[in-house]
Amino acid sequence: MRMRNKPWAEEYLLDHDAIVSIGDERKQQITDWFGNNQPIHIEVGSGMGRFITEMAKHNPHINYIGIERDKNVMIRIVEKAVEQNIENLRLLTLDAEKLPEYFQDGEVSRIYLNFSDPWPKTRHAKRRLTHENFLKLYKQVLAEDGEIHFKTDNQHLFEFSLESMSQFGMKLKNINLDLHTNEPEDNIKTEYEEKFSNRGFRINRLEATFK
Ligand SMILES: C[S@@+](CC[C@H](N)C(=O)[O-])C[C@H]1O[C@@H](n2cnc3c(N)ncnc32)[C@H](O)[C@@H]1O
Repeated sequence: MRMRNKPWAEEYLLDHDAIVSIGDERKQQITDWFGNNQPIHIEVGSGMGRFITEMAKHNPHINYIGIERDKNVMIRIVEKAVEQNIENLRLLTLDAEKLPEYFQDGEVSRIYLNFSDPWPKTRHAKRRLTHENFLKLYKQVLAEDGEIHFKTDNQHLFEFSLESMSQFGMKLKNINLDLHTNEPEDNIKTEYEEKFSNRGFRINRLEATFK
């Protein structure tokens, strides 16, 4: 997702530092950031933030952290979080490569990957968020029984991810090749999900664990 560069983006995010952190290293305990020790679910690549904001509103017993590396995009999530005053949502401007610098080992209970950039060229495969280099990082920050939930309209990325995850020794479950036929009631459509589903693309989904 490309957004026009907003020179005031960093200033805006710093003005909302109670809910959004723009540092690479964490400055406080996550329990202090939320004021409680509820389970932590994160979304990597939150884009405009509909998914993470709606999940947080529907599940107040979970603490959600939306991770988005683009500050210009992050502004849109912060706006939603502020307008709707969502208490169990925090935001992090961070590249997924740096997850272990921010989270402690085993601290996260679930990772959502929604409509991750497909990076179709083979020479860019390492940038795909389901490449084994990223799986290693997820394994480090996820609890032993933690789960990854992944959705994409992109057939090639889905096939790549099935291979990458199974070669990594992950267990895959609830694989769905057409999520919107008999769509589960609790499915929250991301902005990309709605756009590509409306264009007739099938939506793929899977859940994966490292144990
Ligand atoms: C195609 S968009 C999908 C956005 C949203 N999840 C949705 O489904 O509507 C992918 C988003 O992931 C972000 N992203 C890509 N690679 C990332 C990385 N390594 N770390 C953090 N965010 C990343 C991009 O900036 C972009 O906003």
